[in-house]
Amino acid sequence: MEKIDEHKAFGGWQRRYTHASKVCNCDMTFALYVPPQADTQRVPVVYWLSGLTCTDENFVNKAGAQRVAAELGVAVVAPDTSPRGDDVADEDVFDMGKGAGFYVNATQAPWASHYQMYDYVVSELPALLADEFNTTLDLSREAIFGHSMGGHGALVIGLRNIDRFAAISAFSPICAPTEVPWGHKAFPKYLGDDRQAWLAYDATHLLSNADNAEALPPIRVEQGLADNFLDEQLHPHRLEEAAEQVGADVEVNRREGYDHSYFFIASFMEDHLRFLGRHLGV
Ligand SMILES: N[C@@H](CCC(=O)N[C@@H](CSC=O)C(=O)NCC(=O)O)C(=O)O
Repeated sequence: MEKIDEHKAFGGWQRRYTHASKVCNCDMTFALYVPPQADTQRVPVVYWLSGLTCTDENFVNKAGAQRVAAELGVAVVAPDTSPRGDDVADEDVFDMGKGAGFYVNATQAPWASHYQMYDYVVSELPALLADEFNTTLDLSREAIFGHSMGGHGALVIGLRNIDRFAAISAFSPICAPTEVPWGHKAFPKYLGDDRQAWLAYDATHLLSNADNAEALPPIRVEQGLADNFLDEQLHPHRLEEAAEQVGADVEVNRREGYDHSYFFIASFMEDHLRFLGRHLGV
């Protein structure tokens, strides 16, 4: 692993690393904010999953998370949104291929050889963090959040690993990808035509099939009402319906006038970090 950038921020450090990923079969880059508390104690870890077209850098530069992360004493890890490199399959569109990994393990050619983002986020990256930052990060205390495609990723990963994540939150998530155009475009290509395979990556389906709602992590969703993707792609009402069906703790906050951008994310970043932090015990 190689450190490729660092900046002191709010008493901690915003850093960027690259490493060889076995599961994605390419070099991967991630960002890590380490709060000042990590000088003297191990701190909990929050994962941020970004949306379509993003790298690890959008969140770091636009979300304004560092001040509150420093105050609370949580580390924030922001991975890239897809495998990268000249031999990685791609399409000349913003919602498929590089920058659009959808946090799935692809099973179909030509995608499967690199697009293993679910395993990368759930297993390989945390294991690397545990190895490399054993004295600063406490990987027994984790939470996850994200935006849009990354909100979908956070919900799916959190709901499939309920013993791992203390809480889940999402900005403008794709709540039911098997029912909307972004999922209908990406899932057949990554996962094939069998819709059963898609359901493992659909937060609404996972939630509505949860057998013990009390064991689920609490979920908070923020949704702007001036978001141009809301009606066609995001469908927060489907997540609410599933939550009601099983009695899960899901709060959806609809915000008048806010759009899909990082201006919206930055406006509610503090609230989400405090929500996740509260469930992490900080
Ligand atoms: N270029 C696209 C829109 C791309 C876009 O809005 N990406 C969002 C995430 S959308 C869902 O995953 C984003 O976070 N962009 C990066 C940023 O820094 O704003 C189009 O033309 O529609």
